[in-house]
Amino acid sequence: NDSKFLGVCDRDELDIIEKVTMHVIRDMDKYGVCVVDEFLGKDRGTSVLNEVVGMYEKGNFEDGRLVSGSDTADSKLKTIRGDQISWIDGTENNCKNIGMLINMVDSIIMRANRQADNGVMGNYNIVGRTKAMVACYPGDGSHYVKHVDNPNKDGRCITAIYYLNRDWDVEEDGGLLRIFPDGWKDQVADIQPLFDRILFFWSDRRNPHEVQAAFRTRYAITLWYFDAAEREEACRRYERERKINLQSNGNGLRTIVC
Ligand SMILES: COc1ccc2cc(-c3cnc(C(=O)NCC(=O)O)c(O)c3)ccc2c1
Ligand SMILES: [Mn+2]
Repeated sequence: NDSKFLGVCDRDELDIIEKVTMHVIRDMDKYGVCVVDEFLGKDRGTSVLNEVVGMYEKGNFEDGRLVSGSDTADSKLKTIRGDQISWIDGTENNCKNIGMLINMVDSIIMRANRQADNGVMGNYNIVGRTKAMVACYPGDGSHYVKHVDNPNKDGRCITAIYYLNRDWDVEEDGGLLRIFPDGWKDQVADIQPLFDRILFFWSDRRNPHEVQAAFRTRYAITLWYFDAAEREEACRRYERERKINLQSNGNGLRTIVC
C-alpha cells in the first residue's frame, strides 16, 4: 500500500497548511502527539464525511485484518480489532474531497519535516506514505486492543488520523482513543474522535494506544508516513526473509545467495 504524494492546493488550503505545520513541529517535538481541531472547516469536513459514508454504504469495506494477514477465526479477530477498512489513494471516483484531505496532510508533513531542521521531526526524511486507510468501527462494541502501529521498524514514523464523527459523545458512544505515550509517566492522552479533528503521533513504540468500544458508527481516515532510511531497510529485510522462506520451503528453486 505504498503511495506517492499528489500535490496541488489552493489559497485558503495553503493558509491551513502553514498554520497546522507550526503546530505539528512544536507539539511533535514536545509531546510526540499533536491534535488540531476544525482542521478543514465545516463545509470541507462534511464533503469528506459524505464521501466516506457513500463508500461505506456501497459496501467497499472489508474486516480489518491482523498484520500477519492470517485468516484468523472470526471470533478471535473480533476480540482484537473490530474495524472495517478500505484502502484508497484519493484518485478514485467520488473521492475528490478525500483526495484534497490527503494532499493537505501530505503538504503539512513535508513542510514540517523540512522546516524542523534540528528537532526530532527534522531527523526523519519523509518521502512517502501508505495509501489512506478509511476505517469504520460499526458501533457494535467494536474496539481495538492496546497496540503499537509500528513495533518492528517497518518504516512508518508518523500516524495521521482524521476523524469524521459529528456530535460524538464519548460517555454515550465510547470510541475513545487512549494513547499511553512513553515518558508521560502515568499520564495518558485521551482523544475523542470528533468531527474535523486531525491527530498526529509517532507510530513506533513511543505511543502504544487503544480504541475503546464504540457504540455508534465511528469513521476515521488514517495515513502512515514513511522515513526513507527505515523503509528502505525494512524492504531489504523483507526481501531477504522472503528468499530464505522460499529456500526453506524446499520447493526446488535455485539457492539464491543474498
Ligand atoms: C495487514 O493488513 C492490515 C490492514 C489494516 C491494518 C490497520 C491497523 C490499524 C491500526 N491502528 C488503528 C488505530 O489505532 N486507530 C485509532 C483510531 O481510530 O482512533 C486502526 O484503526 C487500524 C493495523 C494493522 C493493519 C493491518
Ligand atoms: Mn493504531
